[in-house]
Amino acid sequence: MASAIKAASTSRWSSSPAVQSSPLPKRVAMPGRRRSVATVRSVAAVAPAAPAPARLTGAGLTVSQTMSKLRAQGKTAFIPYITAGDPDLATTAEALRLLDACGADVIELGVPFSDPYADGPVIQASAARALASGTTPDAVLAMLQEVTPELSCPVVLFSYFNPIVHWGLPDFAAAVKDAGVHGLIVPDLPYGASCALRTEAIKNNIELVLLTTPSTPADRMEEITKASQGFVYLVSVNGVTGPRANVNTRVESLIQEVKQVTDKPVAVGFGISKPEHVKQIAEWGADGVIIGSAMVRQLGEAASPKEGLKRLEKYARSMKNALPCQ
Ligand SMILES: O=P(O)(O)OC[C@@H](O)[C@@H](O)c1c[nH]c2ccccc12
Repeated sequence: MASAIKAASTSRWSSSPAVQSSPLPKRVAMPGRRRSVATVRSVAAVAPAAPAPARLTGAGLTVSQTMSKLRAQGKTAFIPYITAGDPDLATTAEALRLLDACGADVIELGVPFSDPYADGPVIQASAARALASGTTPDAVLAMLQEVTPELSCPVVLFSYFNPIVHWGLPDFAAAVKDAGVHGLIVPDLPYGASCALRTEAIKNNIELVLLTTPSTPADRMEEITKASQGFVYLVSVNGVTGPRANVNTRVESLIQEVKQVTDKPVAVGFGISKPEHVKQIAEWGADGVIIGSAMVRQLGEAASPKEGLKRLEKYARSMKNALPCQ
């Protein structure tokens, strides 16, 4: 089972041949290309008017600027992930404001996709709930356009490649920029096939964050670190996303291996769910910790969006406070 996950994971999105030459999965969450004003209005209508934001747009810092600032302060970035539209986009808008207020340094926001094959059961279920509530990529971007001006931290949009291909790379990158997003993570886009999207991203000042895994060969890892922007995403284990009891002890040496070939910040993700995990990873010298499934669970397991937001706040604060020098 574990090795099947490892095989699927590594061949599909760590060092696989160009994804663009392989057939696209059949089930696709179809993005509409035109942003509907109605969608923007309905999000604004359901989401209560935001309280005057305490910290305004982080002086519009990019992801790499944010990471350098934190490094200069000796801090480790706190990077929560949530799925857009779970349970609905109005709640996501509130969750973004809340995570920002809880001290998120960068927020990773996932566009729900019907075939999230790098994700474990928690994020799979979350994507299914988001799709069931009618979330589309352009509704996500319309919501972000409203909310990003209120945030002090940059948002990195997470999407599988298929919806981006359907949207069209140049239009997608331009729409992402219009939404006030600073970065992009596309987990199933192998480095070798990332050039076209990176070109469009650069044109729009979007930083494309690339991933390296424990099974990425050393020479490939070096190329990935050279091309990655914002930070290098170090996947802590081979497999899918989801909380794990302990952090893979190899992470300490993996962080060092990446740092030997690059000065860029390294953020570790996959399986991190407890305060002791983030402490440990910070001690090992990571520049950031990414927490996904455990965040998503706070919203997903709650009886109502209101309760979910409360749980999310409590949990996010506990993880942020576990980091040294906060
Ligand atoms: O859920 P975890 O195990 O905390 O992992 C981070 C993660 O959720 C986020 O970065 C992510 C969500 N889906 C992904 C798919 C591939 C790579 C990364 C991700």
